[in-house]
Amino acid sequence: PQIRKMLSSGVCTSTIQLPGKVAVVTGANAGIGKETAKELARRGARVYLACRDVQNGELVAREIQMMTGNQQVLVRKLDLADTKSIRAFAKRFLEEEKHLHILINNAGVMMCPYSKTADGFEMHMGVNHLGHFLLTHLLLEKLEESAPSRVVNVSSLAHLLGRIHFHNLQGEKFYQSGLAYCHSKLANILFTQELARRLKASGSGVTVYSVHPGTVNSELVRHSALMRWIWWIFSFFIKTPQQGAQTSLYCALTEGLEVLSGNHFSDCHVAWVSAQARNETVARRLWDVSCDLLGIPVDWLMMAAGPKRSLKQTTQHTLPK
Ligand SMILES: NC(=O)C1=CN([C@@H]2O[C@H](COP(=O)(O)OP(=O)(O)OC[C@H]3O[C@@H](n4cnc5c(N)ncnc54)[C@H](OP(=O)(O)O)[C@@H]3O)[C@@H](O)[C@H]2O)C=CC1
Ligand SMILES: CC1=C(/C=C/C(C)=C/C=C/C(C)=C/C=O)C(C)(C)CCC1
Repeated sequence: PQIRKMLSSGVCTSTIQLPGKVAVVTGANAGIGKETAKELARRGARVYLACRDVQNGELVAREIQMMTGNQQVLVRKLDLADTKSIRAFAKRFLEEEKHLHILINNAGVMMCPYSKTADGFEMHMGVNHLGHFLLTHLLLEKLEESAPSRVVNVSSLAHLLGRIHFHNLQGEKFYQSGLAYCHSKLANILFTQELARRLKASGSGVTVYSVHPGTVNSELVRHSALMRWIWWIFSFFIKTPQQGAQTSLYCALTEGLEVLSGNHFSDCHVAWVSAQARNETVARRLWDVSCDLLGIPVDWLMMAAGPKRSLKQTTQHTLPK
């Protein structure tokens, strides 16, 4: 019980209710994302489940509606491994919603065999970092119009082993699936910090947080027999998805957290991050490279308050074939 308690601490104690608020949760059909979406729905928000498998998403939406009594749980197609899908999701969302108060960038893949997204990005970097980077870019104007609003990026303690190898960002020179995951989770934290810095400088009412949810019993380990085995052995000790959702909920809901924008959280507390994750030069360069790969202007944040950004895909990126 002591080990279990140690590994499963951190509870979001906010009692805030969310009628009239709008939230988007990526990867909301399973694991931590599903529990995060359920709790936001329970508090009365209109919640968009952004899922790559819409059929499965609809089943989860029905389940959440039944459990919470909130009918405003909607499913929208989002495949973070395809920038066309991300743009289509954003286009439809911007057309149908006036507000966005909470964006939870939760979806993730871990330890997949070497593979590439539709746009040629290495899968971990493409889905976990670049996909959410583009999604946030496309939704930022709506978040600003709805301020105070928040972005939560679900990262991991695994960022400790991560490095941003700019000469091998797509894993073409060398690739190890576990490390590729760690690199992408480091990118989540660097993105959070750089976004927070830019949002503060622009006087925006949008704040952003990165999160380690804990070690959680979920489908994340599906690609690794070893990890599935470890998870199975320790399944009694590790967090349930509901416990894993607590820190994301804490960052999305806790009043007065705005001053801590850019910080990393674990077990509902500010948490230490590696030296790599505090390197502003790397964060700035990763921002620029991400924009270049996605074909979006590096100063998109400054432009958010200005003329409407185009949702059309551009082709400036400089990926190796
Ligand atoms: N579990 C853990 O111990 C830890 C988890 N995390 C992080 O928590 C987050 C949630 O993971 P967890 O709930 O554990 O894992 P799950 O595998 O249970 O959930 C991951 C979710 O991401 C979705 N997803 C994967 N690829 C894509 C894609 N291309 N487009 C859209 N959605 C996609 C999955 O959809 P589908 O069901 O269709 O595959 C699923 O809904 C991840 O970011 C992970 O890195 C961090 C630290 C530890
Ligand atoms: C050895 C060991 C464990 C293994 C932990 C591992 C392997 C954690 C990996 C975390 C990851 C991959 C997070 C994802 O982002 C447990 C289960 C805590 C139980 C105590 C002993």
